[in-house]
Parts: sequence; structure tokens; C-alpha cells
Amino acid sequence: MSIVLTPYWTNGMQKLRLEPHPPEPLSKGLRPPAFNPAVHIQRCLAQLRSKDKDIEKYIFLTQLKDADLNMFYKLCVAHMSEITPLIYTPTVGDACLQFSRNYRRPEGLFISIKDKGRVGSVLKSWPKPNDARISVVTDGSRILGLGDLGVNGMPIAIGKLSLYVAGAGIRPNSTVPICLDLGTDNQEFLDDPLYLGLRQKRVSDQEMNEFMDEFMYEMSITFPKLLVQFEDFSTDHAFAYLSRFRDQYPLFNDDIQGTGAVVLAGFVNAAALSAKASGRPLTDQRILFFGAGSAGVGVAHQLTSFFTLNGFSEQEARERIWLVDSQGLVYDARGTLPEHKKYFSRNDYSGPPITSLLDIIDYVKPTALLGLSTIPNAFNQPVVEAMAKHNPRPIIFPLSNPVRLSECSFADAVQWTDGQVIFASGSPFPELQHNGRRLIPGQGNNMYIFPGLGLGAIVSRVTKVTDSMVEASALGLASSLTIEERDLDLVYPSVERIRDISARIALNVIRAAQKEGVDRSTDLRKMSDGEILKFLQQRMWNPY
Ligand SMILES: O=C([O-])CC(=O)C(=O)O
Ligand SMILES: [Mg+2]
Repeated sequence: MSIVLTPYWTNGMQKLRLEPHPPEPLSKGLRPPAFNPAVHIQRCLAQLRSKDKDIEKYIFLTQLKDADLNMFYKLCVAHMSEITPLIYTPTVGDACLQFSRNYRRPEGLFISIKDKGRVGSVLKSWPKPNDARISVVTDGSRILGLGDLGVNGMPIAIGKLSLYVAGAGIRPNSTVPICLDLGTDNQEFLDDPLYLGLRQKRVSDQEMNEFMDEFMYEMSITFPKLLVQFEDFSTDHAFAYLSRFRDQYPLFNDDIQGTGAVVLAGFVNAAALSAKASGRPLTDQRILFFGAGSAGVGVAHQLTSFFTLNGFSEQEARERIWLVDSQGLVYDARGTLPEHKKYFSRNDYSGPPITSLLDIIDYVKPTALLGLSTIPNAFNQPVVEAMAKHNPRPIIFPLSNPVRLSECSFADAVQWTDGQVIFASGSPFPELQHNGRRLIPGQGNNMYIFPGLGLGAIVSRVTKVTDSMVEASALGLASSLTIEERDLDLVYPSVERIRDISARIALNVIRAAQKEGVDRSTDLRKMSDGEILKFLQQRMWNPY
């Protein structure tokens, strides 16, 4: 028997209390005579399934988490592929949009620009800060593909952290969801009397920088063992704060690095399938990115490592990549470009702007088309057919979230390529049958990466998260497919195995951290791979 911290509420405030784990049986008379915990999970599942709308299911699960944390995670772990889309993408998108309307109880920390100068004292209201290991921090400025949602971004931090618990066995009381309120430019919310954030526009970059400097410093003081995951900051801030803080504190940006790693993993497997069909070398890839925000450029950077791992120079790797933004193909002669696009801007084209995606495909002749644009249906029939014309097995990854912003659906991509597409999307699509074949879409969502990357970083107590740790997480994921999954042409493993996958990713991350000397748990250096895997699996928190 061990002791865990269980959240409870008093006077509208969340507190934590110490409880034996598993709990002592209730005294006689306090529960129904035939109550059987093993059957109770079926009751909870039936209650969940009786709700018609996904948002109702989300609300039910949130309340279950309040009332019976253990049962909530028991359901998550036992029914991962059913529950994940409800507590996370895509339903969490609606939960964010409706957060101020559906709000019931406090969960997580809100820190606002009004706290500037005393952020430390606000952080101290968190109970047991020494137990904190992982925080997901958002400023709500670019939630999924839904734009600036202000403090309504909190559910994204909560949802990601639930996956840390369910998918990597992090203890629930080690997780700290944080939403920063730096104002919002969402006028609809500012006008809404129920909106739960400050009634002001976003602050200037300078004020935000000062706030973020104080916030990150105070976080490191209050939570000495914490890893920070930045989530859904607007593109410029995502890049700026990653580079501002990454050498000072243990942190990563999920949208740049997590998404980059998950797509690299899927791409490694997709490239092998496409090479098999075309007979051309594995590295004969030309990758077109539709969307050049934090996710698009983050993924592009990560994918260059696919080529450098296969013997290309950095320059050669960069030449395999083309970016498209709202003004079409990104190239030097087009005019001044934002900083984050410059690295991939083409210098081998100087004609008039090419703006239509179809024309760009004809010019580039890509083997892979990756969508990170949040423009629904941008990969329409002519676009997908053009990809199929150039490739026996085109790689098409519409990665925008949530599902209604996806650049195309799985069913359309299958139909328009006669089943030849190698497909992964950001949000889940159902599998289908085509000409008697079972076709299963991949889900190229960072949920495969961050639990394992975080677990490895936490267990080895890194001083910082390096590029090679992120790359190692991707390769760990890519190699985690079983033979059966490879036979089904999958590019990602089944999410039901997420805990095994997270352990394998964490092992790779730990080894990469050791190689670079950024690990502080140096005891792990003496252990074999098998011993580390066993250690990780044994230490994972389990609902009883
Ligand atoms: O949350 C997700 O599903 C993936 C992600 O980070 C994003 O779209 O911003
Ligand atoms: Mg995100």
C-alpha cells in the first residue's frame, strides 16, 4: 500500500489530501450491498455511452474525474481508443470553445498579467509543489486550429496532462495544468458576460516578455523538479519562447517539437512503404508543406533529420522541402519573410508567385503532401488526384486539428487514390474497407510523443530538452510498430499500446540525454536497456 494525493474541493477551491492507495474499503453500510468495483467500470462505461453528444461525454468524464479520479483513469487506460477522442482531440476543441459556459469547478492554475510582479506568490497556492513533475502551459492564443481562445484554452492543458497519466503512468498529483491570461483578441469572448478571463486585449510583446521571464523563473523556484511543456502559443511566440528559455530550463514546445517528432516517426514508416511501391530509393522524397506556422515549420525542421540520418548534408536535406503559406510557394524573390520561414525559403525559383496548390504540385512534383494549414478541404479531389498521378503510393498527411479543420478526410483520400494513399491525420478518422481490404488511417498527433518524451525527461531529470532527445523520441515511436501493424501498412502503432510505446520512447530519450550529459539521474547510466524499460514500467502509476 502506498499514499497518494487525491484532489477534493472545499469552498469552491481545489485541495489535495493524502490517501492510502488503494483506498481502505468503505465502512459497512456506506455502499450498496452488491457494489462490485470490477462491475462498476461497466456501469461507468454504460453511462458514458448513453450520452448522444461527444461534448456531453466530455462533461460526464470531467465530472467522473472529480468524483472518482481512479475510475476515470481506469476507463482511460482500459478503453484508450474510445476515451482519447473524448478527453482530447477532437472533443477538447469544443470543450475549449465552451469552457466559460460549461465551467463548474476549478482545475489547474490561472495566472494573469495582473499577477505580474507577484507570480511567485500565485504559484505557491499549488499544493505540494515538490511533487510537481510536468506542467502544460498555454496562453490560449492559438488553441488547436481554433485561434485565440484566451482562458478558454485551459482544457487543452488539462487534456494533455490526462494523457500523461493514462499514456505514460505519470502520477495525477504530479501534473500542473496552467493557463496564462495575457488578455485575448477574441472580441466575441470579450463581449460575453460569461467569459472567465480578463476583459482586455492581449498585451504588447515587451510586456509579455517581461511576464514570461518572471513566470519561468518563479516556476523553477516553486517547482524545482518540473518539466514544462509549452502548448498552443501563437506561432511567433511559440518559436520565440522556445529559443528564449530552452537552454535555461527543462522545457519543450509540443506544437513545434512534439508534432515535429510524431510526423517524423510516421514519415519514416510512410517513406518505407512508398519506396517499396515505387522502387525508388528511400530518400527520393520531395515534401510539400501546406501551412507554414509553428507546426508546419516545426515539422519541416524535424523532417530534415530524416534525410541527415540517411546520409544527406544539412543543405541537401533542406532542399527536399518546400513550404506553402497563405500567399503560395515560399521563395526568396517573393519579398520579406517572417524569421521562421526563411530557413526553408527556396532560392531556386524566381518567377511570379505560384499561389494555387494544384500549380505548386505540378511544379514541385512532391512525393508527400503535409497539411498544417487549418484550411478544411484544401486537399480536394484535383489536388489528391494530382498527388496520385505523380506517385504510385502518395503520402498525404492532413494534420490540422480538430477534425472539421482537416485538409481532407480519410474516406475521400482513399476514394480519390483508389486505396493507394499512405495517410495520417491529426485528428482521428474511422477505418474502412476498400475493395475487400481493411484500411486503417494513421493519427499523426503529438499525443504519441509527449507522454514518452516527458517521461524520459522527467525520469532522467534533464537540465534541458535537446534536439537529439526529440529526434530519439521520434525514432522510438517509428520503431515501435509490431509485425502485425507493419503487415497492415500502418505508419503508427495502435494507441491501445500507448504505455509500452511511451516506455520505449522514454528509454530512447534517456539514452540521448545521457549521451549529451544533460541527465541528472546518473544512476540510470549503469542500467541496461532492459533494466530501464522494466524500471519505467514498474514505476508507472496505475489506477487500482
Ligand atoms: O492537441 C492536439 O491535438 C495536437 C496539437 O498540439 C495541436 O493541434 O495544437
Ligand atoms: Mg497543440
